[in-house]
Amino acid sequence: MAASSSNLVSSSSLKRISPSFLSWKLPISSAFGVSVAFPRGRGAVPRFVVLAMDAKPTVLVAEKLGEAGLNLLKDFANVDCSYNLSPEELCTKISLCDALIVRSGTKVNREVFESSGGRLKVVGRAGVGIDNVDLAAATEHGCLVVNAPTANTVAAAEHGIALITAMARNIAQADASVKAGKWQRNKYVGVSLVGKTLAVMGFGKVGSEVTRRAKGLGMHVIAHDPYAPADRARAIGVELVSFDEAIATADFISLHMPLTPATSKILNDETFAKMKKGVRIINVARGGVIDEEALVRALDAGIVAQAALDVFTVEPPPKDSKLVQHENVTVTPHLGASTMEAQEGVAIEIAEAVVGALKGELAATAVNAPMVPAEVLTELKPFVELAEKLGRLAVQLVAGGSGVKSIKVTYASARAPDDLDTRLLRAMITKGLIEPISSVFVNLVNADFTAKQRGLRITEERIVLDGSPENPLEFIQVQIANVESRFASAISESGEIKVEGRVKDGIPHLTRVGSFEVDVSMEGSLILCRQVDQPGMIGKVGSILGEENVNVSFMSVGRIAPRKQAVMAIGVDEQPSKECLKKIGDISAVEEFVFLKL
Ligand SMILES: NC(=O)C1=CN([C@@H]2O[C@H](COP(=O)(O)OP(=O)(O)OC[C@H]3O[C@@H](n4cnc5c(N)ncnc54)[C@H](O)[C@@H]3O)[C@@H](O)[C@H]2O)C=CC1
Ligand SMILES: O=C(O)C(=O)COP(=O)(O)O
Repeated sequence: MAASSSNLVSSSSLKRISPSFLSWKLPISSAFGVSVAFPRGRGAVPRFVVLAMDAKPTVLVAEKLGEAGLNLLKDFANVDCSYNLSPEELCTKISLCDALIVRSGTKVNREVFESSGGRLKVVGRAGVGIDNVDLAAATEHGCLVVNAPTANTVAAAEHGIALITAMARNIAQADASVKAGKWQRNKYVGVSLVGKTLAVMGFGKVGSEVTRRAKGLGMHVIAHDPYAPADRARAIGVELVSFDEAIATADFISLHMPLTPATSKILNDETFAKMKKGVRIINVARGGVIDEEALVRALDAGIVAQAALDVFTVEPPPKDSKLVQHENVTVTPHLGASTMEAQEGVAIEIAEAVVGALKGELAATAVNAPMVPAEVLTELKPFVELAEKLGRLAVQLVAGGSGVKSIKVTYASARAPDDLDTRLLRAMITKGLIEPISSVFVNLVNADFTAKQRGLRITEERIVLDGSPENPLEFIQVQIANVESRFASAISESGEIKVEGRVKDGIPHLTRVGSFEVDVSMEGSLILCRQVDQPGMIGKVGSILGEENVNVSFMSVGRIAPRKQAVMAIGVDEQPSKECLKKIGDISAVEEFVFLKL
């Protein structure tokens, strides 16, 4: 048996982990009850579904979306297409909406989430860049953010190539000149692309497609991307180089990275100074990756010969923008994704993601939640239920005023630690721990954040057991340290509240309370009693409950030794009255008891 331990509650654990799936528990409105449900049948994927959803959800579409996507949305939800809303109007409307769909023109900031009053559960970004959505605020509000990352890739790449060629041959300027009645053939002599070096900055989806096309134009392409896999670059026949090498050797620099704190103004006075004189810049990514004032200076100084820009720090840019008006600058109004084909594709991609998320299905394009593969979810299904119930049980055992701070979760499994994904289990334990003692709704999106915010330190420990790794987990143990318990017997020898559970025949079972081994299925509610082990106790408690018409679903007794201390766990379908519980407490052999809702 080997154990490893780590503190897993960190903001980084909320980041995207793999391009897989996300499932989560989703309330359409706080008024509706929710529950985890799992479809039957082989290969069926568990979902977190909305129960008692007696009204259609409402989706606010705040920017123009393709018809096919709108139709998909309308089949499932009330769709409110309100374009050009002011920030105030958006904040007013949002409290009536379960989902919001935007493109790049709407700022989905903290105020929007705060104004939603907890109803907004999905934000769909009909496109790639999510820099206009406050992801931290979304996560804090338990709101899933999904995007449509693939359908506009080719459109953006084609626009990048269009800008490179248009810029190199002065197409826009020459067009305007001819339309103004001029014929300036000498003024608009361009530069050739063949044999020139193009630095693709950001070798992701768009960057790769730009590379393929630029190679077809005979350009020598190098790429800079600190996170791109070298084998993908090799497969496309491109060399990955450092930032400095890329900007120092390129004749053309094309930007294809997301706008993040690390890429903000990545092209600035200092970096322009390192470029080849006469370099040409293309930006189809985000305006904010260039310091626009520095670009004007670089253009004026002749360091940058030309720039072609589809995106701007502020959109639309001010009318008198020196950059936009610069004669060596070609501009388009954020048209990268604007082809008929891309917009239809994006609309379908985002509509499917939003409807899926509203139904509680797996979201393949979740941006602000860890994603768990569907097959992992299927396998972990009963353990997910067990995890939540153990959390729920453990926190109810804490005596009032104790202040829960430190929780240790132990997963015992014959699987190697890398083969067991515990993020979902941790989220469900967190949910179980927090929901009974607060009004906060916890889901996979906000579990780690909520725990951190409430000062809960959740550490996870893995016990690697010998034996067959077929079963993902043998048992889960939840311990709460430094607290008093309402049920002293729940405190283990080492001083923590301890509960442990296993899955038996697909049903979660409580198998340990403190130092006492029990064996009860975790359904309905539970009465835990400590008594002096003696004959007739089960009968006495059973008949008190029977008199009150409380149905007992199971009973189990765990004892230290015959005729010594024993803990009796009694599962009940109905909640016993106070009087009934008092009668149980009054049995002379009963030393303490507690009623817990599972
Ligand atoms: N103008 C428009 O209409 C459109 C703009 N875009 C924008 O294009 C950009 C790229 O989109 P995709 O290729 O789909 O995204 P992607 O996520 O596939 O690729 C982005 C790449 O940038 C890399 N990257 C991150 N930080 C970097 C850094 N500091 N230096 C260099 N590379 C870095 C990442 O590793 C990743 O490979 C995004 O900003 C997106 O918003 C995308 C579609 C349309
Ligand atoms: O997908 C992206 O990142 C884009 O920039 C496209 O923006 P849009 O949807 O056209 O406002």
